[in-house]
Parts: sequence; C-alpha cells; structure tokens
Amino acid sequence: MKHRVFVDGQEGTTGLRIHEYLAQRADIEVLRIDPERRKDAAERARLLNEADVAFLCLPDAAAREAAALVTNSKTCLIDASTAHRTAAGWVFGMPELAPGQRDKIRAAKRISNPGCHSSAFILLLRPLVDAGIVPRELAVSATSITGYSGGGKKMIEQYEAGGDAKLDSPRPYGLTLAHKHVPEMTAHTGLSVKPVFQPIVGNFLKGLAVSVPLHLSQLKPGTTAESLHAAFAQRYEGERFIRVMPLRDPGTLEQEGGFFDVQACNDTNRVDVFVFANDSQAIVMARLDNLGKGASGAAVQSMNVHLGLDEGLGL
Ligand SMILES: NC(=O)C1=CN([C@@H]2O[C@H](COP(=O)(O)OP(=O)(O)OC[C@H]3O[C@@H](n4cnc5c(N)ncnc54)[C@H](OP(=O)(O)O)[C@@H]3O)[C@@H](O)[C@H]2O)C=CC1
Ligand SMILES: CC(=O)N[C@@H](CCC(=O)OP(=O)(O)O)C(=O)O
Repeated sequence: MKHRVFVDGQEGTTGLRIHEYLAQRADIEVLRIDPERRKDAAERARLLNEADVAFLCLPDAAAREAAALVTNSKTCLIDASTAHRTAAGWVFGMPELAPGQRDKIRAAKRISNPGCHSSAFILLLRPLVDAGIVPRELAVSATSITGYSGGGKKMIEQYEAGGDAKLDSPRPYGLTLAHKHVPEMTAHTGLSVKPVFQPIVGNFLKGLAVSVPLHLSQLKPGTTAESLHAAFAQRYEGERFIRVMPLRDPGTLEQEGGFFDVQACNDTNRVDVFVFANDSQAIVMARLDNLGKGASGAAVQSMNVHLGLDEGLGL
C-alpha cells in the first residue's frame, strides 16, 4: 500500500523541491490540490486529513492555520516553516541531532523541519556542547553566506529580474540581531546564551555555509584542533548525510585557490563539516544546499524515518 502524501504550499520553492523528490518514488501517492483552490481552507483541510504525511511549505501564519485544520490522529505533519521549531509537542526533524532523535521522529505526528542556517549551526555546535568542549554559557557568534532561494519566491523573482546593481554584491542582513532562527539555534544546541547571528545573501541561487569562530582558550582546557575534529568524527560516524572533512582540509582550499566554495553541496542532501585551525584559534564551518539538507531534502529524510523506511530513499 502506498503512503499518501500532501504538500500544502505545493507551488512554493520548498514545496516544488519536495515534489521533485517525491516524483521518483513508487511507494508514495501524491495528493494534489487544484492550484485554483490552493488557499481554500476547506479543500486544504480535506487533503491534510486524507494524507498519511503532509508537508507544510507555507509562511508561518498559514502553517499554524494548517496545523489547526488537522482533526484526525493519523496525519503526520512535517512543517518547513519557523512556526513550530521550539514549540511544545513538536519534535525537531533532525535525525542526527543526538542519539535517540530518530526514535522521537518515528513516534511523532508533529515534526518541525529545521531552518537552513540553523541546520548548519546546530550540527556544528551540538556535538561540541555535548562533549563539554564548548561551555554552555559561551557567547558564540556565527555568520552564514547563503544563496537567494532561501528567501522564497519573492526573493528569487527579485534576483532573477536583474537590473538592480545593489543585488550584484553580497548583502548582510539580520542586523536587528533577531533573526528568526536564533531561538532554535539556542534551544537545540543547549547553549544558554543566544548566539550573535549574522547572515549574508549573495547573488547565486542556492548553497549555504555557516562559520563559527572559536578561541581555543575559551573552550574546555586542553582543546586542540585535533580534539575538535575528533568530536565531530565521533558524533557523525556512520551518518550517511554528514561528511566530516579532513582537518584543515588542505585539499578543498588548495583546489579552490584558497577560497571556500559554498555551493559544493548543491543538489545533494549532504552537510560537509570542516575544522580550520591554528594553535590558538579555530573556525568550524558547515556547508549545505539550503533547498536540500536545509529544507526539502531534510523534510523527505524525516518522512522516511517517520515511516520506518530507508532514510535515504529518494534522496
Ligand atoms: N526557501 C528556503 O530555502 C527555505 C524555506 N523555508 C520555509 O518554508 C516555508 C515555505 O518557504 P518557501 O517555499 O521558500 O516560500 P515561497 O514563498 O516560495 O512559497 C510559499 C507558498 O505558500 C503559498 N501560500 C501562502 N499562504 C498560503 C495559504 N494561506 N494557504 C495555502 N498556500 C499558501 C504561497 O502561495 P503563492 O504561490 O500564491 O505565493 C506559495 O506558493 C516558509 O515558512 C519558509 O520560511 C525553510 C527552509 C528553507
Ligand atoms: C536568503 C534568506 O532570506 N534566507 C532565509 C532563510 C530561509 C530558511 O531556512 O528559513 P526558514 O525555514 O526559517 O524560513 C532567511 O534568512 O530568513
């Protein structure tokens, strides 16, 4: 019997990408809404309640509304929006978060899909906090360089229309110091202090890299580049979608003439984790496709885990 799947927000950026993943699947029956009725609450409610799994690829307010439209106990919601990422009763859809997370995703009917920037940040910080290398109370800062598809249909149209020279150069944003991912970055790493987070959007479609600078003197005494790297290698051993790159990764940088390629995970569901360091300082970095492991790929991965299927099916 096929699993019945509905994407609420099927015409949007993340919804279309989920449909591409599902199109190759013989085990999935996709329920489609008539595009003319895609904002009709009654029709959405019918399909949401018919589905075994429904992805919410909607603005936050519409995602909250969709969750309230589900009146049965069978439908599993996987919400790609920011609405429920720290909400009680919702499980964070990151199987690699910690031992035991897969069991929680399997059992849950409400799964919140991590944000693109926060996915990279959490995968960097959580293992270091759990290992006691990064003290919980450390004041951490992070930057992210991202492609414009992260901003959804409107931002894609703006960049692709051309003719605006301001868009040619990278644009820092989040300068109110209240980016919407900060709550989940704090809650799911175990940090007790909100990180300072500053994203930068560039004139390329997709790809993202988060960098976290660290002074070794502020970490657990005796921390070295090697022990940082070992903490990642240990935590992510056997994880098919996380690749811990060789320490200081001379290969990557030499091939790129000393410059880091933020697009090298595009069209994959992979995250690459790097440690660049000297004797007293380190920069840890994680790179992913914001529409792959940063959104739609991660959502499909969580669906696979929830349904008890091979986690990498269709990815
Ligand atoms: N783009 C990305 O890389 C990522 C996005 N996200 C999150 O995923 C969610 C979707 O983002 P994204 O796909 O980029 O956004 P888009 O703006 O590309 O798509 C959103 C879709 O939702 C539709 N929509 C809006 N309101 C309603 C409603 N009331 N009922 C039904 N449909 C509605 C829109 O309709 P219309 O076509 O008329 O505009 C549009 O098709 C957001 O919460 C976003 O924050 C998460 C991770 C990464
Ligand atoms: C370039 C750009 O604007 N990116 C979006 C992030 C997209 C994403 O992952 O965020 P949500 O899932 O939380 O919507 C931003 O920084 O707000």
